[in-house]
Amino acid sequence: MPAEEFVAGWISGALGLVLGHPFDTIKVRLQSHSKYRGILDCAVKIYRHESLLGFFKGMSFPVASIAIVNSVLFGVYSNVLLAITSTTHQQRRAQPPTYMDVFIAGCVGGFVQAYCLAPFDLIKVRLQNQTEPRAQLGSPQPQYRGPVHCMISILQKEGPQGLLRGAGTLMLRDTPTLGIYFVTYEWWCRQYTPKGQNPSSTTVLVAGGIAGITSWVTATPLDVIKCRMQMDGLKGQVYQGVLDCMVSSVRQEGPGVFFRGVTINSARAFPVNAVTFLSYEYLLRWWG
Ligand SMILES: C[N+](C)(C)CCCC[C@H](N)C(=O)O
Repeated sequence: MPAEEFVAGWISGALGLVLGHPFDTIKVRLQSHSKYRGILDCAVKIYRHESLLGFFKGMSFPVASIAIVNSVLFGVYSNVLLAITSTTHQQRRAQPPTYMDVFIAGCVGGFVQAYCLAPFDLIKVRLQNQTEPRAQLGSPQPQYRGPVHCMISILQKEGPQGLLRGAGTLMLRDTPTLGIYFVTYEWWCRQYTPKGQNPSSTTVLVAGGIAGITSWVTATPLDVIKCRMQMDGLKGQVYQGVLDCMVSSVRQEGPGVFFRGVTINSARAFPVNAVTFLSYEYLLRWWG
């Protein structure tokens, strides 16, 4: 099993992640509360209340962990393609796989990575939703002191299965949308690259950015639900399941709720995935 794809996925995931984290914090806040008027209002409030550090809450953990998750995604994707088309990454430019093969490999990658991502994503969302400013003498203590403390508290209060809260919704969100992600990337690259050649850096950047936006736009409805399922359980259980969460969210806030955070998701997705794909492609070319 070729391992370079895993390493390239790890490094490129980490680079993309740091760049996108401030966008991600705003998104999680917008999706979880109704008290903000929009992206700008949310950003200004975070800055005033919590300083620049507020945007980077909960980042250290994802940098280490989600980078691993990205490595699982790209590694599984590439190895599934190898299994079904018998071509390595290097051979695929000359013998491109069909879009169906790409879609299947993306879905399998998405399915596997969802379960690796679930506990890390849960901890990230819980930490990002703590609105207290950084601990100062005399100020109220936030519930979780950091990722490890958050993990231990979840284990104690919600049991081991608590760490997988939202995992099913995450899997539903990521399986099809990561299929879409890789198909969009491949499609864009092929449109702008002469047959048999490697795509240029600009093509890779734009293809990665567009793939990120397309997959995030399609993933946003279930992203909102996932976020709510993850916050559930903190103060007693509110939702009976995914469907119940969907129905009660729509009843209370209208169908627009499914697109809460879509603009910020897209704004974040472009740079993150442009950098992720560019570094991934270049690392593999460099090693190959
Ligand atoms: C499938 N879905 C759109 C949910 C995720 C796509 C993940 C791509 C990248 N790691 C990122 O964080 O943007």
